[in-house]
Amino acid sequence: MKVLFFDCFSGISGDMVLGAFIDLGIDPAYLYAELKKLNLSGFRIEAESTMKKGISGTRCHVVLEADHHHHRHFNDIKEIIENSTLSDEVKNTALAIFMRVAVAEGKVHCVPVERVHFHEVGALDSIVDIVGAAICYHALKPDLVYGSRINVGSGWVRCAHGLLPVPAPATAEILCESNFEMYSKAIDGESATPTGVAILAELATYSPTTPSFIPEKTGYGFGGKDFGILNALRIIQGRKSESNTIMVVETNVDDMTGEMAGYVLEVLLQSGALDAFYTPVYMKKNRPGIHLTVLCVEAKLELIESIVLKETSTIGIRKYPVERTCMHRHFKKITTPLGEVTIKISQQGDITRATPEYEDVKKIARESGKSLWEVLEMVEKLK
Ligand SMILES: O=C([S-])c1cc(C(=O)S)c[n+]([C@@H]2O[C@H](COP(=O)(O)O)[C@@H](O)[C@H]2O)c1
Ligand code: NI
Repeated sequence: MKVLFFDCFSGISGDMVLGAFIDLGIDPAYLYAELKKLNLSGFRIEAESTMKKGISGTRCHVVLEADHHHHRHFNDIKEIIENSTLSDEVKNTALAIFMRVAVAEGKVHCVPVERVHFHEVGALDSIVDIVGAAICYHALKPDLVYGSRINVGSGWVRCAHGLLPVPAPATAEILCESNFEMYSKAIDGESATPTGVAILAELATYSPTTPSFIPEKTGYGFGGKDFGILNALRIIQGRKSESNTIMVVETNVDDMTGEMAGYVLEVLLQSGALDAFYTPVYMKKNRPGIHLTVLCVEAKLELIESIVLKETSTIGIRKYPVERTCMHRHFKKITTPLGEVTIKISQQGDITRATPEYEDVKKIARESGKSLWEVLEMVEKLK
């Protein structure tokens, strides 16, 4: 499993996130090409490999080419993202990050979320940082993302509202809605910004201690300010073998429509549940109901629970860890006269099983007009 660990020893901001992802290997040209799908002009990305405090890393900034002091409202930003040609997963992640900032700003300034405006540096800067972070995250496709405690800095910061205490009110609100721990050490000034903290809270699970995984490479994204200590976000990428302990999340409901039930399973599976299924049950007062079971890795538990509470009619959840035994799996491709088929090979001790991937077989059956049986028989002879 691919793991990312956001190490926020000198805080986190939007440009530090982009710098760290680029330092980790994301091609800035790819990032820029993806950002162009927003159909916005007037910006470019400058990513420079450089040294700070004797450490090599990347300083990335979004350069606004014209005077872009737009006061865009949250709804305008939503429209820009929704109307773009970015993938749905990037759009959803970016919108979720923006929502965290908008909810916090709305709370601080006492305005409804849709009327929140992003006036600092113009909204373009925030759009590029947030959408850019979502693009990099989905390009790396991590299985697990952890974040450390956040060094937020201390003192005061000057922004459009005048002098604000550190952490800035919006940053503090975003932190209140997450379970990340903040602290302040060796920094006089603002080291964690609303954008940076919102990205972290959306992408990562808080890990109070350094998580256990095998590190493989590091990316340093430098901040623009000089605090006297290394001002960087470090992302450590590594791997972890799949845990044999997974979580089971369950609930019973008797007051959901069939349409809602179908939708919930879709959302759960798209959000990374290992499996999600229903069992018909009879509940109190002989009401026919459904027993929902979701299987997920522990790092996804918080997300899965929030989806079950948000999308079903339940008001409670049961959860427990279970041990599982998985056969070792690998894949090979075979070429048949009708097209390529992926074969999954599962092994455990002296047991070996080779099974063709259903989607490949289905595609060949659809395209050739043969029955699924005929295609399976053909693959069986070749695998
Ligand atoms: O733009 C607004 S409304 C704004 C609000 C706040 C509050 O805490 S309220 C703070 N700031 C400061 O703006 C800069 C830029 O932040 P980004 O997250 O956009 O990089 C930073 O100093 C914030 O604390 C702006
Ligand atoms: Ni504000």
